[in-house]
Amino acid sequence: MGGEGWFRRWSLDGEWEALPPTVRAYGNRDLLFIDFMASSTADATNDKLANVQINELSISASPNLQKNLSIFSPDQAELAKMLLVRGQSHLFEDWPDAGVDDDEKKALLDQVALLNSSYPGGLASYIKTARELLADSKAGKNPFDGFIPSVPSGEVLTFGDDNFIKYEEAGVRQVQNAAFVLVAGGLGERLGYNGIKVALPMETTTGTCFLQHYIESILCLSEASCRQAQGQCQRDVPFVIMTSDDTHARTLQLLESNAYFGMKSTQVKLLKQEKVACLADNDARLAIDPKNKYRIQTKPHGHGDVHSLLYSSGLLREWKDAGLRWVVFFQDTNGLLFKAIPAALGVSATKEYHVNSLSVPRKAKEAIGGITRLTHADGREMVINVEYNQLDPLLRATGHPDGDANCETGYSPYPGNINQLILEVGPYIDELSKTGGAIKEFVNPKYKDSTKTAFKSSTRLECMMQDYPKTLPPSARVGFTVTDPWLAYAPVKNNPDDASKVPKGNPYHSATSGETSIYRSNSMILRKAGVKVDDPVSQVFNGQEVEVWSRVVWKPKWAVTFADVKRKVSGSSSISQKSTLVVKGRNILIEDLSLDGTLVIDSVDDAEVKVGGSVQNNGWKIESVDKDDTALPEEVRIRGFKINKVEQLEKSYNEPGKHSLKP
Ligand SMILES: O=c1ccn([C@@H]2O[C@H](COP(=O)(O)OP(=O)(O)O[C@H]3OC[C@@H](O)[C@H](O)[C@H]3O)[C@@H](O)[C@H]2O)c(=O)[nH]1
Ligand SMILES: [Mg+2]
Repeated sequence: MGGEGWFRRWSLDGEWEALPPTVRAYGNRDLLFIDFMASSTADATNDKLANVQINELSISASPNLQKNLSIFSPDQAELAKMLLVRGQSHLFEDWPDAGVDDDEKKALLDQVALLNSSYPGGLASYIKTARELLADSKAGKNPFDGFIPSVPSGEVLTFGDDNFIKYEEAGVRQVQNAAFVLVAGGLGERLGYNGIKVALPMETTTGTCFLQHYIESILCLSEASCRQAQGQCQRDVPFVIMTSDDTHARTLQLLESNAYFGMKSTQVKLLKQEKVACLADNDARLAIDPKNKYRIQTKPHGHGDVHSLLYSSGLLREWKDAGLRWVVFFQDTNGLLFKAIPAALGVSATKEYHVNSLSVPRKAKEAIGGITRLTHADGREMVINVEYNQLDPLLRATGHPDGDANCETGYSPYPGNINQLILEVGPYIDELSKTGGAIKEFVNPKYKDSTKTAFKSSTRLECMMQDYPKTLPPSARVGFTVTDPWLAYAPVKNNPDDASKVPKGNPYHSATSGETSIYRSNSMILRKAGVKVDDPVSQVFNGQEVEVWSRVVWKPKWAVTFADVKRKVSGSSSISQKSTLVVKGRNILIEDLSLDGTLVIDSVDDAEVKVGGSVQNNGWKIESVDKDDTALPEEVRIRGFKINKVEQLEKSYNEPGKHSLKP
């Protein structure tokens, strides 16, 4: 920095930074900041300025804070000074004298203490990074500047072939060495549902919620893993849920009121992420809460927080010491994810991937990130997720005039990131020991106008869990695994109005598609196992045209891998399109069954039930509902249909031993 003008920031270590114009001089024992006119950098570093009584200065920059210092503990006073040094004097600007609102003033400092301790490097580091990122954003700097995108190659799986089965088996073996981590701190504003997303029914045939399905899948996979190891298992597979203030209490309540869905309560750990401070302007002045002038406004920091939480909680270290090898991350509403987890774990183990991200073929413009190889002129190279809002501009800027477009396969050439990551514990902990779990952040301010000087509303720094590989050395083994489009991804993110506007042929990512995709996937899997399942019919719910397949649902207890399904299905069976099949018990063997209607079958674990013959009844019907009918519960309205349970054959076998159902 040089030339004539106002120089606003100087620290004793000689670093230049931009600061707000209101403050004349402030500092502490380590840092001195001065506002002064100078004609060159040399003048600016004039020694005589160093003689200033630094401590006095910092406080005198804010007379209102000075008048209130006596109400604070020494720690609080230090934090307040730190804020002044970091250009945050506006926080104290309107303060009345001591004696008025003292509790509120202390509460602000308590909040500052929390914001400070929950961010790697503290608030000072947050403000510093924010200034840098805001300056880059204002200058229109492209985060991928100098990088050329190309299509990376990964392990492509085809459901049900020998390779898939081999990976599944290898993956199941690894489950006893894995920990599972669900990021569920997001409220899902886009969905327009008021509850927590993990409590939503994954499908309404049985009404099982996402969290129950996840927990049962983990338990069953870990049992299968133990069986493979001939019972040589000492531990319960750990399950961590990252929550936030928006979801924590309700997640805990859901677990407690359902006896943790069969898990030991000690096996489940909730880690709550804190929000981060909002930023009011390009100088990274912290935004005051519009509802309370003694609070800083906060917003979520993104799912990337999961890394620093796993690190700072000590869990990672504990897992490493216990000999665990893998951490499997997943998101809140994907009813299909466990169909691909065993095979993906198998890929991780076989290929010795430090990072393995699971992906599906991606339609251009689909709101999922694209896995991309980025190559820099200086030799740097990485395979990384490019988030969906960045892929199109990046492609256009690097010689692809059509931007984010489908290729001859009908899909984007860039595989779609589904944010299901498998990290190897050893390299993961090594990396986090260096970074403290801090993930590369970004800022996305909405500017008032093209001068980019003011924001429409406050912004904040954000980070994404899939950006973890960005700091890894080139030696890191980063790979990805692609599965069939119908197998592994059916998130519930979009409300009916937004979903109905999704380009034709692209997945809706709605409650409607989330549920119908589960029936499709289960039907396709039964087909691969030799069952004759009728073709689907096309129907429109909430303005979305979807394929309606037979409603086939099974509990993880019945099958967690394709090998399980194949073992339990034999002979020649058929299921008509209008049918519903619900399989709940462990040893239910489907043999020469002809189903045209609804069959619900359950059994105790040590019973074996052969199910065959012909089942015919009026069954359960999918019926449209009006999404605006407020008499219906929200979780029904967001799907646009309900299940009318007209008639069924329901059988439960509660005695051990062999049974058979042959109507
Ligand atoms: O602060 C947060 C934000 C989000 N989350 C959780 O992170 C998960 C993903 O959040 P969102 O659904 O908002 O994610 P997005 O749809 O924006 O994109 C994400 O999923 C699709 C992928 O292809 C994208 O690359 C990924 O970023 C959810 O489980 C959510 O609960 C947090 O735990 N904390
Ligand atoms: Mg999001």
